[in-house]
Amino acid sequence: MKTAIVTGGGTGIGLATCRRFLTSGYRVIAAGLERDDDLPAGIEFLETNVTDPRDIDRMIGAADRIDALIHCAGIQLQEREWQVEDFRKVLDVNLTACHASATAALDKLTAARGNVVNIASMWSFFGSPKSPGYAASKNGIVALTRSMATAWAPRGIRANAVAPGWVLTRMAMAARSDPVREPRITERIPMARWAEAHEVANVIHFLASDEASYVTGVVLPVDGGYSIG
Ligand SMILES: NC(=O)c1ccc[n+]([C@@H]2O[C@H](COP(=O)([O-])OP(=O)(O)OC[C@H]3O[C@@H](n4cnc5c(N)ncnc54)[C@H](O)[C@@H]3O)[C@@H](O)[C@H]2O)c1
Ligand SMILES: O=C(O)C(=O)C[C@H](O)[C@H](O)CO
Repeated sequence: MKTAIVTGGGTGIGLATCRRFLTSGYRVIAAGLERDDDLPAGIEFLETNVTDPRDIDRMIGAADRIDALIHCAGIQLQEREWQVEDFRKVLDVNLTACHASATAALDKLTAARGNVVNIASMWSFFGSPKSPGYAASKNGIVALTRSMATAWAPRGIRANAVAPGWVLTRMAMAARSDPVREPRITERIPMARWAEAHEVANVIHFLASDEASYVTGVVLPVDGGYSIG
């Protein structure tokens, strides 16, 4: 049975991604720190800290085969990221853990001719005065995804990323519920609305599917035009 592992799969975009792969008949492993109460029964939740190498080994060991590995785990600590310890924490979860889980999965990905989808961001293209670690990690995801794509193409592995804009999950809730920021943000989005998590999940699923069999190394914005508006 085709298998997808989704880090950060218990909430938000990760959970929507798990639901999407479940619909396609995959075995789905959601590996993360937290899970929503309404996690569908078909999704296997594995408590996992992606910064802990033993947890990464356990996560990869839980799958007989890996057809899709999606790195959705992410944190943002805002201005605290100007402190080096918090900068490191953000890089560790958002970027280094992406490298760690994909390299640990390499043999299983190769055997299944599987693929990797990483989660970039609008902050992959912009700097962020308020969140320097987050922006650095998401800029880094672009380079890491392209490196994976070029290094692993001979193994039959594709590696791509999505770059979501403003998505209605708890990560963006502080901005969403700020009466000053929210209208300014929405006004800047050409499509004039925020994304639902499933709209990002659909694109992740597309990139991981055979429909995208000749696509590798791309960073696909899913942002209602925010990055080009
Ligand atoms: N919401 C947005 O507007 C938006 C926009 C662009 C990109 N993103 C990215 O999408 C991804 C998912 O975020 P979300 O919006 O669904 O928010 P979210 O907070 O619901 O999801 C983040 C997930 O990461 C998990 N996580 C955090 N630290 C972890 C660790 N050490 N080990 C394992 N899991 C860990 C959390 O438990 C949570 O399930 C993140 O990479 C985020 O940067 C979000
Ligand atoms: O990565 C993004 O594009 C985000 O929207 C993440 C956060 O929600 C945003 O930076 C909140 O300030």
